[in-house]
Amino acid sequence: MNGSSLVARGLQKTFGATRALRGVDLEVRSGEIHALMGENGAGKSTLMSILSGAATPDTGSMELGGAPYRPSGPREARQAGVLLVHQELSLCGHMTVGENVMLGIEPASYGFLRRSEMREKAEKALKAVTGKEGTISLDARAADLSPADRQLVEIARALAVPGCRILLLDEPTSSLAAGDVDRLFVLLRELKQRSLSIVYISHFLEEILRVCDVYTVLRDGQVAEKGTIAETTAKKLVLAMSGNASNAGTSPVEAALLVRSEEEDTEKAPVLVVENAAGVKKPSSASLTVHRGEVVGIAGLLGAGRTELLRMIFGLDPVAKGTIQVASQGGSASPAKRIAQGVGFLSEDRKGEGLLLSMSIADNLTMSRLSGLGPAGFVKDGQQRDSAKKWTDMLAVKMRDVGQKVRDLSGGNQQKVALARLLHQEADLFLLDEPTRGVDINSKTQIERHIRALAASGKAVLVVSSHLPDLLSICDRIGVMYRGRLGEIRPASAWTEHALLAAATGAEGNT
Ligand SMILES: Nc1ncnc2c1ncn2[C@@H]1O[C@H](COP(=O)(O)OP(=O)(O)OP(=O)(O)O)[C@@H](O)[C@H]1O
Repeated sequence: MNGSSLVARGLQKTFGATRALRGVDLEVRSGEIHALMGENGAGKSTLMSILSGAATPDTGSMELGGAPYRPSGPREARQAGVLLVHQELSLCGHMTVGENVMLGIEPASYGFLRRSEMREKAEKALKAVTGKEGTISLDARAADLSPADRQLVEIARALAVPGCRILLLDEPTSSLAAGDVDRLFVLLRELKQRSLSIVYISHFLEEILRVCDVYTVLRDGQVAEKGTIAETTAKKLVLAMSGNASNAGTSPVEAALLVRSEEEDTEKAPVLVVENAAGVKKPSSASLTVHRGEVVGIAGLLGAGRTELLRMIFGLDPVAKGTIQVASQGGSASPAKRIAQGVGFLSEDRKGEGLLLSMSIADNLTMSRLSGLGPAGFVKDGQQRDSAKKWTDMLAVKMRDVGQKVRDLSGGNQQKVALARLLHQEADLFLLDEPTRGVDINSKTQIERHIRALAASGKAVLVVSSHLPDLLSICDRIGVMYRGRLGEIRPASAWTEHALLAAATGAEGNT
């Protein structure tokens, strides 16, 4: 058995009234891939921040290789060999791959960069990640790389740090396509052979079962369970995370939606009609119709133009060619006009376009539809809070109360607030870009059920997702985008995961 590499004992961390960690122990051994699991808000990122020196615990202690470890900041943690690879990638887009890999550890003498040594070291780190030289050019601009390559460069950057021994990966596959996930896993296994320790956060159970050796489950800031992957199952892990099996049944709001659907006439009118539409760059060609009562899914690799298609429909990007009709109205549209037409948009960039982080959950949630919350021009605090509470309860947002600032929520809970806001808006057409990204498995099932319930109540939903099983389970019809072009929309039953992937990678004639 390998020795312990990083040990944490009794870590506690409080943010105001929130006890994010309540006495957490963690033991990571050399040469193991250690899954850190838990529902949104369980404390995973807080623990990673402490391990990587970005935050200090209120109480508790840590040891690295048997010696006390108390990093005063990320720089000290890096020097000690503990490196965090963030979920949201942090490469400098205008710099080259080589410059990014060596950022902060450039070799220099008398204030001058030793350029050839710098290149050599960057090349070595990249080779360790990609398996062979030249797969990713040292001179490429980081901004021009695919998301998968950016992720690999980010890991190369960690490995280039002298003495790197603990790699902390926070949802490393959330922006990767299936083939790239395989490539990452090959790398992780190689790193493990070289006695590196890897702490791996992911909400994808299948990935954890495939690549990890041991696991620690956090629940409400405490260790709920730990053990070896070989001795557990997906079901047991889900139970450990949630603490109960309360994921069955229909929520009251879903039930209301379902009842309403029975009263609606069953005529399926088109809500969105896109004909041969193209944007300035992407998409290059897209045609689709979404009817009342149906969920249409768009698959495709990152960069294929899926997000651009949704943005164009919502009026955020111009239509260069073709037509887009919402509720039988054509012509050009701004987001304000689309909202007035009953369109709701969930952006994949929840921080940039979605949420106002410095405002409260209640304000964020109700800002898109304040009517009905008080007399004209006034918003009644109580009604606003009640309305917000209804949605946050339904999506199980982990928070102190609806007055809490969105900034202080965990990533997955912010995503839930963005979605709750859209549900509150009561749109007729929902455009959802990666609605379950970063969301824990129980909440994901819940959100998928809500999406189905929306359709059952007569709403129209267009959803983009990188996770093919999700698309297959919630959509009535699915189309695949490949290099800017949207292929034929077929019934979900006509697709398999394999066929979707083949179309997304151009392996099948994507007609
Ligand atoms: N800076 C902060 N200020 C206030 N509360 C915070 C802060 N950071 C985290 N929290 C709270 O601490 C708790 C744990 O959050 P953390 O981000 O560690 O969860 P997580 O397990 O990483 O969740 P996710 O899966 O959604 O990323 C949450 O209740 C969160 O709201």
